[in-house]
Amino acid sequence: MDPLALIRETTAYVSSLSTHVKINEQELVRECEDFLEKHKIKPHKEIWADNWFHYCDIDIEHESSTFTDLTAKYILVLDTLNFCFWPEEGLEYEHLARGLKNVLIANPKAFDADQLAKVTTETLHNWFGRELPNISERVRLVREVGTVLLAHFNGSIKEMILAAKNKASVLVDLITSYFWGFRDSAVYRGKQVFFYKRAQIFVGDLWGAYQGRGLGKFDDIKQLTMFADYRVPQILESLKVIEYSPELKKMIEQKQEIPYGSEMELEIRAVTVHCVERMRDYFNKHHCELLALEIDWMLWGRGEAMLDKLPPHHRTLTIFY
Ligand SMILES: Nc1nc2c(c(CN[C@H]3C=C[C@H](O)[C@@H]3O)cn2[C@@H]2O[C@H](COP(=O)(O)O)[C@@H](O)[C@H]2O)c(=O)[nH]1
Repeated sequence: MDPLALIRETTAYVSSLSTHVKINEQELVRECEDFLEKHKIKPHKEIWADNWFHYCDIDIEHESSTFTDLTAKYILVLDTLNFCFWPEEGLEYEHLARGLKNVLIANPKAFDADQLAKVTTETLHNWFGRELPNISERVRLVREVGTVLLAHFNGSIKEMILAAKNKASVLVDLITSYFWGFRDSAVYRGKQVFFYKRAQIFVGDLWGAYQGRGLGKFDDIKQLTMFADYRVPQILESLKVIEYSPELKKMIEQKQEIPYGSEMELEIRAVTVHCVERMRDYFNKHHCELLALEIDWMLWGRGEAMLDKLPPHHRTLTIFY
């Protein structure tokens, strides 16, 4: 089974039936044309390691360095915890990324599988020096990763990555097969819909940190979709590329929680995935080769840069994004 094909197909299906969230075709074209204009003048390419808050010890000029696994260990812990910061006022992804970077610099063995298998609430508090929402789940998810790596991959994330044989679809399948906390799918009107956001962002971060080489080499990276979180729909809705029903818009503006697995939540996520697929197709048709993950990073970065100007994002209590 190809999980990436399932994500594209099932989110397109939800998008075709969606009532609370719609793509505005004219605004999508406007936004794409606007980007193409800017991209012609100044091509946009993000280098993952250029984000100061990321740990990355890859020397891209030396092939042996692209097979070292310390950065891969960092990314695995990062994307095991990369979800649902909004309940803690002021907590951002940057705090997570930077906190883990400092931990690894202080102790390169901190993210070894045997260490992950025995983290406690205290460990995580020491890692970040602050409260994390849903801390008990975060501890459980990190322990799960350490325990499973020890049980099935000799404690080595590098072994799991190499087992995927440079296929993103296979690595997403391995991650979601072995780490149950990454099984980000739901049921929409009786049909299973797949997002696999943290499994996909794990692959995307590997590809970014290793610049498509060594442990970050994936022959099918084009098949990765955007990462269905709460930031990208927020920026797309503010750009009018996607539109919310008046009922949904009111709930979000009032910061009412949108229940996990509700039609509203699934339509926000699925239409966002499908919308970025449509944007990617538009760019490629106009000779602008961009991956869905690169469009995702751009939109996410734009959202981060406008945080104080944007209307609220949707609030769903989850472990998946
Ligand atoms: N779709 C998408 N969602 C992303 C990211 C990232 C990290 N991006 C860095 C990695 C590579 C690039 O270089 C980026 O710099 C975090 N998130 C999600 O956002 C939410 C946190 O938001 P806030 O509360 O504002 O910190 C939370 O759900 C988190 O999982 C992304 O790239 N795409």
